[in-house]
Amino acid sequence: MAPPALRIEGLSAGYGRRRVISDLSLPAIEGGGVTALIGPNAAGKTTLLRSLAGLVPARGSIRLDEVELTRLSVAGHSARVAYMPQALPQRVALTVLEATLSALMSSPDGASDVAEAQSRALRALERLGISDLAMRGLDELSGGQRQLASLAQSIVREPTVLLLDEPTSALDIHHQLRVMQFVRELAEERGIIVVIVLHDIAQAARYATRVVVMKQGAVAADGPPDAAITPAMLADVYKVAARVERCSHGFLQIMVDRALDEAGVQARSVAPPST
Ligand SMILES: Nc1ncnc2c1ncn2[C@@H]1O[C@H](COP(=O)(O)OP(=O)(O)OP(=O)(O)O)[C@@H](O)[C@H]1O
Repeated sequence: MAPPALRIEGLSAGYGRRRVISDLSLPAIEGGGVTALIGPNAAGKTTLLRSLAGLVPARGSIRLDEVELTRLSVAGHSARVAYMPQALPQRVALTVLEATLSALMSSPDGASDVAEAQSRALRALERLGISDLAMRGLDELSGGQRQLASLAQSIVREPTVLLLDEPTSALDIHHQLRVMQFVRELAEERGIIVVIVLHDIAQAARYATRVVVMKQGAVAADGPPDAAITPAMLADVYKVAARVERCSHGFLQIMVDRALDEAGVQARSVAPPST
């Protein structure tokens, strides 16, 4: 069976009269890979992700195979799309297992019986390496633990489209790598579409199959990591002078030398220590 495909055409979205994204189109995002959405602050990454999740009013077309998502109800959306917001889950008096179960049971295609739901929820926690947190209250967890619990709530529903907004922002380096590796495996195993907002460009380079770079509500670059992440893009979009090189393990490394001012001229920077 062909993998699912998400097609975005002529998409405009914003808040009230404030238009953040104007007439944005992308070549199809196909299942089985991880698409990283990167770009500077306020570029519109979260707004794009939230429009794909049906949480921001949008004009234009977002099609998942033959289904036009902009015409679906909230329930229709949530049967197909899971969205993990940037904000950590509230410190509510639910255990991690209860919160994961409630995410599953509240989705229209949730498990048909309680035993199945419980085993799916436990499996999600296990895959994220947080089985030991199952009976702990969300109100007694650290920030990183709550972020992992939030990720469990999105993956437990086994959606066709998984949208993750900075899912590693509260995690230590070990858990960042584990989560990114897990997300990549999940996309490949289930053939689902994963779109993930990241600030860490090196993580995008290492784990994404495709990188979409946003600048001021538009697409500034789109392609495999080594085509999208270039010194010219980093200077233009992020206003930094940087080098992009492959390390001995074959991963792209981004070495940022200095910030540039708006005109692209070197801004003052700290000199490296003399040797
Ligand atoms: N609820 C809102 N109401 C009005 N304007 C908003 C709202 N949310 C975001 N914006 C504006 O939309 C623009 C894009 O914001 P968005 O959160 O999509 O950017 P982002 O690329 O995700 O940024 P960051 O990397 O800082 O999280 C910003 O100018 C922001 O001020």
